[in-house]
Amino acid sequence: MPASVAVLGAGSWGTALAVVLCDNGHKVKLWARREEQVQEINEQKTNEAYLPGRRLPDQLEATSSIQEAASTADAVVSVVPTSAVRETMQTLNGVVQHPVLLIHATKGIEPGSLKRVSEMMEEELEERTVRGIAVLSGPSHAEEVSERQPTTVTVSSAELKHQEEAQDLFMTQHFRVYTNPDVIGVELGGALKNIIALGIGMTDGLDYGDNAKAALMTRGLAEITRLGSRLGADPLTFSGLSGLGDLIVTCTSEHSRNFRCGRMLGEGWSLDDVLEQMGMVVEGVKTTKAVQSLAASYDVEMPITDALYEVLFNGLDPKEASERLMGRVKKREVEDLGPSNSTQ
Ligand SMILES: NC(=O)C1=CN([C@@H]2O[C@H](COP(=O)(O)OP(=O)(O)OC[C@H]3O[C@@H](n4cnc5c(N)ncnc54)[C@H](OP(=O)(O)O)[C@@H]3O)[C@@H](O)[C@H]2O)C=CC1
Ligand SMILES: O=C(CO)COP(=O)(O)O
Repeated sequence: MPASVAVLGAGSWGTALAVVLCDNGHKVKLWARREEQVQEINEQKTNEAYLPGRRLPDQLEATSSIQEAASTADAVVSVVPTSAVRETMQTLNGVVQHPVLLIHATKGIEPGSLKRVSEMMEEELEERTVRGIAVLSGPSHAEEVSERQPTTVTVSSAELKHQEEAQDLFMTQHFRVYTNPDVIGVELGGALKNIIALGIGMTDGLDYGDNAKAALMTRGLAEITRLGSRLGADPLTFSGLSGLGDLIVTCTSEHSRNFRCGRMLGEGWSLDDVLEQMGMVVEGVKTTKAVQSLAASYDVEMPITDALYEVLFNGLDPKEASERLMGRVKKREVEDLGPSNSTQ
């Protein structure tokens, strides 16, 4: 049944998800914070800064008023960067007239609090604002979704009825949606793969070959699974779309901002210069900081994350970071992921 849906955040991903929702016949209002962008979307049906060359659906309406977008919505899709989640949720509290299903598609961990996005949302949202929180995640570059190329994702929520509601909202012939009850695993997989994509980009910038990429992807997945299991995720989730699937797409695609950021760092650019040049959010940078602290506080070994932390925040040369990883003490490949997790 068509629903009234507000999409918060008109960057690449918010706009691409708005296209999917329009294709499904929903009444979609896309909230952008800049009036000139709203005018461009409404009058020219383009969003050139974030999805160059794409024609947006005629029925897509943008607004710079979050009140207009969300006050009477049945569902709200939040696609702002991690750094903007708390203030956006606080604003949402003041505008919705009846409790909404909130589906977020943000991939990050908050430095400082070390919280996942749904945890930040739970802290900020009032009971009268939401009836359920879900996450949508998986291998899905906005550039391809907006061209209606075949894409698969996962939605997760504590309650099955909210998983299924989110699945029904988004499922189209081009955009296939699976459900998974493991919110922790789905959120961690989406956030942590960005760290590994930064590392793989660096190997590309250093002119290393495919062996190094496969090594980082595989051992990256091992350390993501190690931390995730410790934090209560189902280890199997990490071999699904929101884990391995998203790791593959982010680590191998020219569309990925995290991959491209890592490659420029490998080529010798400074982090500040790279971020200025990108002009889009690169979530993996702050997530590396958060996850390095998270792993330390849970005493979980994450050597790739540690090495990237040193490159990003302490000036370690990427080549030396690679040498440090290769020179670590001998290990067994397969480890026990149970509570008394040993990595020896
Ligand atoms: N791009 C993709 O393919 C995918 C992205 N994601 C995730 O989606 C999230 C958003 O990424 P994406 O759309 O790609 O990012 P972009 O860099 O393309 O766009 C960021 C958007 O967020 C807006 N924004 C920034 N700060 C604030 C703020 N304080 N309040 C409100 N809006 C703000 C920007 O507005 P303005 O233009 O005014 O600065 C812009 O519309 C990230 O967590 C990302 O990891 C997930 C899957 C796929
Ligand atoms: O999450 C993504 C694809 O699933 C997008 O990754 P980037 O943020 O690196 O572009």
